Amino acid sequence: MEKTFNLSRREDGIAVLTMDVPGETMNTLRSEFGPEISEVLSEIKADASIKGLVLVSGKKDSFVAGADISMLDACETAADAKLLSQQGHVVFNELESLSIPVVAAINGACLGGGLELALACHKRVCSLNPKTMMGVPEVQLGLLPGGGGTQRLPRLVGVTTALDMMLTGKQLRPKQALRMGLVDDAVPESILLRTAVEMALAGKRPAKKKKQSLINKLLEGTSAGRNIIFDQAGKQVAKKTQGNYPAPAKIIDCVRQGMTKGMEKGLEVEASHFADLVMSKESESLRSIFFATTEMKKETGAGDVKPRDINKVMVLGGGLMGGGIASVTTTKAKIPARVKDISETGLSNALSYAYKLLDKGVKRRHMTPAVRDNLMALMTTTTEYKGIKDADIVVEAVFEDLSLKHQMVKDVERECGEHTIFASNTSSLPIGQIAQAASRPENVIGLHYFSPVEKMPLVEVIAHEKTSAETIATTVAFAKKQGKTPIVVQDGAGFYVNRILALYMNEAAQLLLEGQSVEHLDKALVKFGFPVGPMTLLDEVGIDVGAKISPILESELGERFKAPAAFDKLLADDRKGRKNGKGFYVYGGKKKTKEVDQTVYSVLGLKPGVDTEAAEVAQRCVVQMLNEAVRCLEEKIIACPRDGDIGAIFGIGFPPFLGGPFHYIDTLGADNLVKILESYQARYGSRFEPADTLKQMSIDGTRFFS
Ligand SMILES: C[C@@H](O)CC(=O)SCCNC(=O)CCNC(=O)[C@H](O)C(C)(C)COP(=O)(O)OP(=O)(O)OC[C@H]1O[C@@H](n2cnc3c(N)ncnc32)[C@H](O)[C@@H]1OP(=O)(O)O
Repeated sequence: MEKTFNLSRREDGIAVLTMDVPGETMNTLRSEFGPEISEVLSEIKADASIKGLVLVSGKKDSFVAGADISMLDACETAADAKLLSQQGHVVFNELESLSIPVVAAINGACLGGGLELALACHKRVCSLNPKTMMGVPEVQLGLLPGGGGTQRLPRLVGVTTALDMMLTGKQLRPKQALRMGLVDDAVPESILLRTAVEMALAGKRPAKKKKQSLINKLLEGTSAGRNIIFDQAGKQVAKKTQGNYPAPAKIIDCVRQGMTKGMEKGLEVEASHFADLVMSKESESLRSIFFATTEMKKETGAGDVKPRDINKVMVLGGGLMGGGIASVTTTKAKIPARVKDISETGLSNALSYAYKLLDKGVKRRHMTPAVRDNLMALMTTTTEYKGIKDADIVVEAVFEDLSLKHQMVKDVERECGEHTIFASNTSSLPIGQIAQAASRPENVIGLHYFSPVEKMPLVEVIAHEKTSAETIATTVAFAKKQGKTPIVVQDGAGFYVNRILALYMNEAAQLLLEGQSVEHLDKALVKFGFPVGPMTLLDEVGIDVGAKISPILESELGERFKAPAAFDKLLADDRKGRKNGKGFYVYGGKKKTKEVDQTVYSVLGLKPGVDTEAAEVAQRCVVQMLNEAVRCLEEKIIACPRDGDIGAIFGIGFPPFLGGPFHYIDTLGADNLVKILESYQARYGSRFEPADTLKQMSIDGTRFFS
């Protein structure tokens, strides 16, 4: 069998151990490597000519991407998972105990178990390659660093920094890693190996201690101080996770126990907590998201049809969405974008949108001012159709007005090339209706972004019946270059995400009209696992936007989408939400915490205070979303449950620890969900009528995923 580890000896006495998992694009750690690694370490220990060891990756732009997540998926019991962690401890402890200096030369992704491997080396040097990132993202998989990271990291960079890394899963750039002492040097890739060898030849000198402030010395250097850190971290984690994610608290416990009872105890606790987490439902759901998104990275959205190159983009509309779209085009895809708006104000908005984001990067030392300015130069503006003849795609982000969009289709066909794609960012208008104005309908497609564009990872790519496969493939490729996760959905009012969101929001509105308070509603759904509650979301999206979409959905999809008429009173009272400082909450107030605008109740003629059980409130809203998601699958709006899960999680923050609507339905059981829906149907009416597929699944006892 081809080896993963290859040991080569240099004349200067330094041995180079290259890790290169055969047939894989990334190095990942697997238990099957254990015997091979032990054999290599024994060979090194037995060879007195070896004065030092440098560990490198044989992969281009990638060091080690962590433990093989599919290996974790294969664990059938907690004992299986605990053994994996313990095996890692044995190997890493043996590496760390070598009498010769061991230096990790890191180039590319060094994540999870990969960083834990590097931490077991005596020194670390990384390249300045933009692809070099270091971190322990296990928490994003519902796990914790199970290869000794909860013990070595705090001892290297300090408890506070280590907890921040482990609880957020953040990935550090080379200079960030150097500043915090995670690596001993960061050098150009061309001299990475040479620097590592020199480091090894210099011997096992202790790392330079980072300078610490007095307060930090007291906090980190005393058990009382560390307990303050742990207690604070515990409170922050409890608030952030609402108790829905077990991993963060276990991470804190591993560090606390290790720092108070010693590394051996810490490793023992780490292996035990790691095992529990691998077997947890939450981690299983989060790992399924990783596998789904990794699989989606390879999909073109149109089979084996090749996408056309996108070398120039035009964005119509310099507002909030247009500015965001132009910004991710230039800063992420690094493709020139020309923004057209009817007013200079719109154009300056687009430019300042991009500049603010880039300047934040400069302030955080992620980029230099020169890089910022070069990226800004990719964005140009115009109030006329000039300089766009060679645009490969035009993204329209103007008002939800069909006649206006028809005019733009005609303008683009007149002013641009025959191959130019017209992509509409419409959030509700059927693409087929927009394409009616086109003489080349095969070039018309929907490309629906979510706000804020630079943060929300999802885009919906909406093909109408005449959209060509090449247009789909090109648009999907373009979205991926912008750093987006695209799902291809079929044409229909509200497409997928806004359609399932609409019924969820309508149910929240019904609950409000029944006397639930705004804050109770929001707290209930945040407790369930959403990032924000429905009333906060309505304020953020815009009450007026919701009011505009609802009638379109009702006319196209039926009565169940009818929004409560009482909400018209909000618009009559000029309540649009955050955008005009008047909504369900008070804006611009002096208080730091958000306050409900109590006058909203009088506008709606309500007396709040019913505030029933939060779980019941959340369930009524969530089952509406689940039921409509199933209908979207039935109608082939979404191609598969996987896309439905990713769309809901990445588009509206459906709780990731539940895996998405379809994974959650499997967890609940279709029969149980049908019973809940039917009980609500009896109490609140036909809008809770279970989807046919659900009824059938409850009879057949089937699931969406095996
Ligand atoms: C011991 C404990 O501490 C437990 C752990 O270490 S848990 C694992 C922690 N590591 C991670 O969470 C990193 C997961 N990987 C990524 O984030 C990304 O893959 C990347 C940033 C490393 C690279 O991204 P990108 O350049 O976009 O490449 P792909 O995501 O497409 O990945 C390329 C192929 O590598 C496979 N892969 C990557 N990481 C892992 C992993 N940890 N386990 C298993 N497989 C992994 C990925 O599936 C792709 O495989 P394919 O055959 O090309 O489909």
